[in-house]
Amino acid sequence: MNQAAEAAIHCRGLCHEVQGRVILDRIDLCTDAARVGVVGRNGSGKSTLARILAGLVRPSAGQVRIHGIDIARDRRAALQTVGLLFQNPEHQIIFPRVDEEIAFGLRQQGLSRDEAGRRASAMLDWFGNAHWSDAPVTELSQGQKHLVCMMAVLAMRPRLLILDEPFAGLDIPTRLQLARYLDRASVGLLHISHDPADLAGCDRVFWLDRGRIVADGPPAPLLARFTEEMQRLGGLDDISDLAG
Ligand SMILES: Nc1ncnc2c1ncn2[C@@H]1O[C@H](COP(=O)(O)OP(=O)(O)OP(=O)(O)O)[C@@H](O)[C@H]1O
Repeated sequence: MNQAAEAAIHCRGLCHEVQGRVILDRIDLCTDAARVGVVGRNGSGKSTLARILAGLVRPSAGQVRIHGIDIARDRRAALQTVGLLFQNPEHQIIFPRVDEEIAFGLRQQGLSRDEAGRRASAMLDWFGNAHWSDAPVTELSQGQKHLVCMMAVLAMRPRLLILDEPFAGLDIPTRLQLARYLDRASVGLLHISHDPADLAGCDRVFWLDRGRIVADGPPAPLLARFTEEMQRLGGLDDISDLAG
């Protein structure tokens, strides 16, 4: 369905401040791996990084290139290149009907109404859900809403799909099914999560802590170190960092 599945992320010296507070601090994240993970605890800056990489937020400094596209500068090319799946489908879904929701991103990419409608139908067919076409989104379960978001993003044929903990709160079969759909789509993935279990299948994982990349490498040793550190922190009584 897609071109070669690689993430092709080249992010150098990325900094982000909000009202004088540093949220991301000199992030270097460069990789051509197909499946990239970013692990970090609550408040470490994961969602901010996801939004910057997807071009939704302009960083205070630094450069982000995805497949050679300068994401902050070239919005039109960014829309063709990067997709983002949010944790909460309610933050993504705008339209009352499934087919309208899927066609929306395609219209944003400049497709005619007819062509967007055709591509939306093809995407529903590909997922075996043609019968959802005129279904009201409000009547879908949370897992089904996640699937609508996934279809809407994949219909845009991004080369990199950023997953900002989209499977949190879903039951195990639903998570496995959605993960299998992503495998079939053969798109480069950047999976962001606080849960090491989500990232075990990645080719390379970056550890984000208080806005900085503190380690990166193959998933098994890195996630083991992360888990050990999270358990150590969990054993402490200090929760002051949650007051952030
Ligand atoms: N628009 C904003 N204005 C002010 N502070 C912000 C803004 N966005 C994020 N932050 C702060 O930046 C820090 C990182 O937030 P972010 O949502 O990126 O972290 P996260 O790792 O995704 O957290 P979680 O796992 O809890 O969702 C937090 O302390 C948050 O309060």
